[in-house]
Amino acid sequence: MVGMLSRAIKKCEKNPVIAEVKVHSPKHGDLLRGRNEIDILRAYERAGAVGISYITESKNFKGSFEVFKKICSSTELPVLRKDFITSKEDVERTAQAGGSAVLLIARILRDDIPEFADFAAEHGLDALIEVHSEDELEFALEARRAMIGINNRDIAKLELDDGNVTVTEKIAPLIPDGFLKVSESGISSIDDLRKALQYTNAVLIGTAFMRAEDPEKIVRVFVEARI
Ligand SMILES: O=P(O)(O)OC[C@@H](O)[C@@H](O)c1c[nH]c2ccccc12
Repeated sequence: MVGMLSRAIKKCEKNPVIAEVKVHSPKHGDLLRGRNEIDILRAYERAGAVGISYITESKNFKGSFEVFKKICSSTELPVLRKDFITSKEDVERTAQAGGSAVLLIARILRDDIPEFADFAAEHGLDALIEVHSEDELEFALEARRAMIGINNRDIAKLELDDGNVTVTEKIAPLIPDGFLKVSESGISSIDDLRKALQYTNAVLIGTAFMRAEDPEKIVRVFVEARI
């Protein structure tokens, strides 16, 4: 394993939950509701999240690279940068900003996945290679060392689908043990959590935590749940 995020997941003794600071989504609109990203980060830290995810894409998710840098400099937890990365410069900027991991979307990078994953590793970053289908998995499995994120939603639909953990149930068994597996998106209950962690090493949750009255409380419930 390369970066801080994969190491943190492997040594995590509770449910490894990557908590996403998600300020806006095409489906639910404003998720920040006047709060400050750093306050959400602190709630996630106090609740025991294994890592933090932040979307820097601005058009559909209202993210910003400046906020990503601020989050990275404000926490000891590993931070994953989520965006529709298409250039190595963007991978390098992620490392320079203090990020620990970068999302590489198999559907976008396709045959370039192994090269981008190696480039990320050379910069000390974990690559979370995201797939939503079996044929996308073919590209991800060409990468020698990486984490594979199974997106339960179809990112091409910009999350307007609900997504559910059946995508994880279908795809995870096709991934060899050498890869760390993360189930992402559409996880909103302990039942979803239990199902996802039967097949993967960690989960990544954003909307359910951002919509909750008390993010610290709900994240702690997911982290501590006996499943
Ligand atoms: O809000 P959810 O359903 O818990 O999903 C979080 C995260 O997986 C989702 O935001 C995401 C997964 N892959 C992405 C790629 C770009 C933007 C966002 C994403």
